[in-house]
Amino acid sequence: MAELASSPILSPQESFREFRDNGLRLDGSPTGLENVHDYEPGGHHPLHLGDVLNGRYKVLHKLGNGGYANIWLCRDVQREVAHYFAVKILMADASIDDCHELRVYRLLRLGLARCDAAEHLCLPIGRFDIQGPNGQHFALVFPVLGPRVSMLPRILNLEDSARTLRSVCFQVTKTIATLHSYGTCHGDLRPANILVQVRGLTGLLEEEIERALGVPETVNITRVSGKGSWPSTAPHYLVKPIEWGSVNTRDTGINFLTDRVCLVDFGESFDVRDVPEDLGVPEEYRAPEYILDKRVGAETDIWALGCTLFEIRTGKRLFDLVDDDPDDHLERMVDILGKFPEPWWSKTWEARRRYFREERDRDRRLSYQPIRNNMAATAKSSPRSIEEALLTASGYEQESIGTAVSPAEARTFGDLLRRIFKYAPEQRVAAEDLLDHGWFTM
Ligand SMILES: Nc1ncnc2c1ncn2[C@@H]1O[C@H](COP(=O)(O)OP(=O)(O)OP(=O)(O)O)[C@@H](O)[C@H]1O
Repeated sequence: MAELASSPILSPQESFREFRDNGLRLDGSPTGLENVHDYEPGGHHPLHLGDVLNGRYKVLHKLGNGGYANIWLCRDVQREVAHYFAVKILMADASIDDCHELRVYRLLRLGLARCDAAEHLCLPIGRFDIQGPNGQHFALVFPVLGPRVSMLPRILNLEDSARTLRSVCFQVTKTIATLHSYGTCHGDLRPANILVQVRGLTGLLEEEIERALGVPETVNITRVSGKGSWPSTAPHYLVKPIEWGSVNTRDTGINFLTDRVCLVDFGESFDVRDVPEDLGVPEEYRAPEYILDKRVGAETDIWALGCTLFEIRTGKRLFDLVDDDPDDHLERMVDILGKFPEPWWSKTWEARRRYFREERDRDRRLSYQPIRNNMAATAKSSPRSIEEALLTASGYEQESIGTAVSPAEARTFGDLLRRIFKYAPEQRVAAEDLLDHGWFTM
């Protein structure tokens, strides 16, 4: 393993695996699947359903795949009563001692597994290594979780989804408050890193699991040339991840999905006393002081929390960018939250004059006007306040299931979000101080 640890792994947002043709292709749609070209030395560990990992974890289904790992649903065959786990297997190139994935162990060392919010933190239960044809892989064992939080209104089909979504927002805020109280920031907070908790799997037979979660759908891999022996570096098929929207609860009578959530992916987490230079969170969730001054801290987590709460509640991103252009992002911020303070407005944001022009009115007061050029169509519909953004956002497919934000709620939620979206990081509210806000209990 020592030879693998020569250069530090990039964060998921930075990482870019070069496309290398390994002579294999998929015999079907690649949607939702890992890249077949990543089955080569340094890449994914090839495995098939039914394989037993580390003499203990029998692979039953796929839970998901990320930029540099696959996550498998496994049964622990060493236990008499069936227990199920999520086993995350990193690509061999990513399995190095200072990789981001292992930062989660700092949370364990801090004692977060025993804190009040522990049920909302997806922490590893075990770890082992796999030596395979593509190299040595880290495998981390986690509790099994369900779909992303954005699917909640659809899968739970509740009459009052709004109340559930507010409760989920409280769980997330409380968890961030706890992390911060331990001097730790998540660093990549966003709805994609919040999964729904699952219950009722323990003790079920494999056949019951299959009936409930669906028979794994596979897509065969073939050789482009059609001849030669099968490479040991690749499996014979890829497995589509579980479709949580179609889970069958009839046979077992168990509603596997709950209205509780769990934060995952602590690969970008950091100590507030030792902040990183770069922030791992995608552009839409980045705070202005990071974009303009490269400042990182607990406050950048709070900004991301605000974006996350807005998105969980409405199903829509507050700053929905066409591409990841930081200038377009800053423009959206000004549209919704108003003019930046100095020196950001006149000096730091160099492209500002391309987006906003300053004018003096009859009383010689300075005001600013947006210059709409290439983005004219989108910009016209851009909301002018947090309340307007809340009232006009309708990201969930079925508004009929009670996700719309009423004017009264927009006022209360708007008050909470305004405390978060302060441009000056030192004026931004702490997560702890949000917990008794009336919006959570509306
Ligand atoms: N414990 C879990 N239980 C169930 N599903 C999970 C679990 N952890 C991850 N997943 C699923 O796998 C997907 C990818 O996981 P994850 O984001 O951890 O991988 P990654 O390689 O670190 O991805 P990224 O490139 O986004 O950082 C998640 O979006 C989720 O759908």
